[in-house]
Amino acid sequence: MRLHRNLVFTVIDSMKLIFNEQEYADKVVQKALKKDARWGARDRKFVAETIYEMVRWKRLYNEIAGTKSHYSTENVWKNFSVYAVLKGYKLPDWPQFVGVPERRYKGKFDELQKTRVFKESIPDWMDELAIKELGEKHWSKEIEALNKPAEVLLRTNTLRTNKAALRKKLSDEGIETVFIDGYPDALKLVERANVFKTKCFKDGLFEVQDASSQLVAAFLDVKPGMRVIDTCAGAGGKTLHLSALMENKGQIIATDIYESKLKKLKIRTRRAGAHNITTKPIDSSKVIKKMKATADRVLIDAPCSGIGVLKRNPDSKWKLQPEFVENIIKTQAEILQSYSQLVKVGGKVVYATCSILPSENENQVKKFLKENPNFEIIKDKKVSPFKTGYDGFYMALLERKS
Ligand SMILES: C[S@@+](CC[C@H](N)C(=O)[O-])C[C@H]1O[C@@H](n2cnc3c(N)ncnc32)[C@H](O)[C@@H]1O
Repeated sequence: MRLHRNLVFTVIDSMKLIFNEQEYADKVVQKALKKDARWGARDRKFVAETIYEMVRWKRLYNEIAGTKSHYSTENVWKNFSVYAVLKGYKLPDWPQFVGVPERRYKGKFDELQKTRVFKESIPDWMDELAIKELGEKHWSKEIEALNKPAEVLLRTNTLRTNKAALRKKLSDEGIETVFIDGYPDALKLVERANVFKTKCFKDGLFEVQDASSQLVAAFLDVKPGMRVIDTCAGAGGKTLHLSALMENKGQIIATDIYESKLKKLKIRTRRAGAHNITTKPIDSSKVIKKMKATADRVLIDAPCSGIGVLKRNPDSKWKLQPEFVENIIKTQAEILQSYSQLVKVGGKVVYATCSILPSENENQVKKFLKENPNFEIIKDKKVSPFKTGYDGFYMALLERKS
């Protein structure tokens, strides 16, 4: 395997943006892929995968290369040389690779496999917290799965097409997909491709959405004609799914504290042909008060640590802080308490997170049920990255009895 100069330089520049300028890895990858229109599928694959791999394995590579951070260009090149050696690339005779100790890197890699924080490339605090919450055996399996690159999953927009027809149309555009058992609207890409460029995307025939995330809206047991409030709608991944499950009938009110996210949701709504969604920014406590006991169904897709989606966002390993997790647990409890009051008696609420930590999930629900005896739990589901190969999620379906 050969290394190509302009692709490698793009990776090096991208690493500096992620670690020096604190830009999000997914945004940096998108930007990097736009750099040269002549790049083919293999070039694009190399750029995207290498950036994600270097972010994912930062701590391991730092330890092998003896770099403490990515901040200097020299250190980024050292970490890249570790990546290239471990991946089996033949190092070209560029000045940046002079004196790379290939055998020492490989020896150090083997030695570090004995220590989980290096082997799995995670911060100490995250390892300690997850062991306390899940136990060492369970966490070891989950973090191993979370370090595998995410596959690209699509959700068929059943307002516009069906899964088989979409698969055929994508194939006509050169994109091969497969169905996956247990996920009624999902298509999995056989090979990574830029699906946003396709006519199918522009025509609103699908959304990119992980398989686990596709389980959440379905968990809420919505029916056409209902009044549904999606309280933490963000840019609307699950709102759009709710709209499709409701066959465009009834009413969905999508709220969030960030209006900018709801604006993105509006654009997606138009593309998807979803006509039953209205957006409402939460800019004062009145917004919530006014909607008390008015909904048949309420979705609380709560803000969370995102530890279940490290596959997709490996930079979270380095950006997330323990204080953030502590605070978000408090916010989740407040949100669950306040937004659950929007449901009518006899109505249902889903509380969901993309975390695998019990303190953000079942423990929140237990505490809520203790303090709110007028709610009962119908069912809950823990989606394990290790067992499914997809993102980690939690969802609980609650019913208001009185
Ligand atoms: C997990 S994300 C939602 C993802 C979204 N439902 C989707 O499927 O694409 C959580 C959302 O909660 C929003 N949020 C945070 N605090 C909130 C609050 N107090 N009330 C409502 N939304 C909040 C965040 O802005 C973020 O968009």
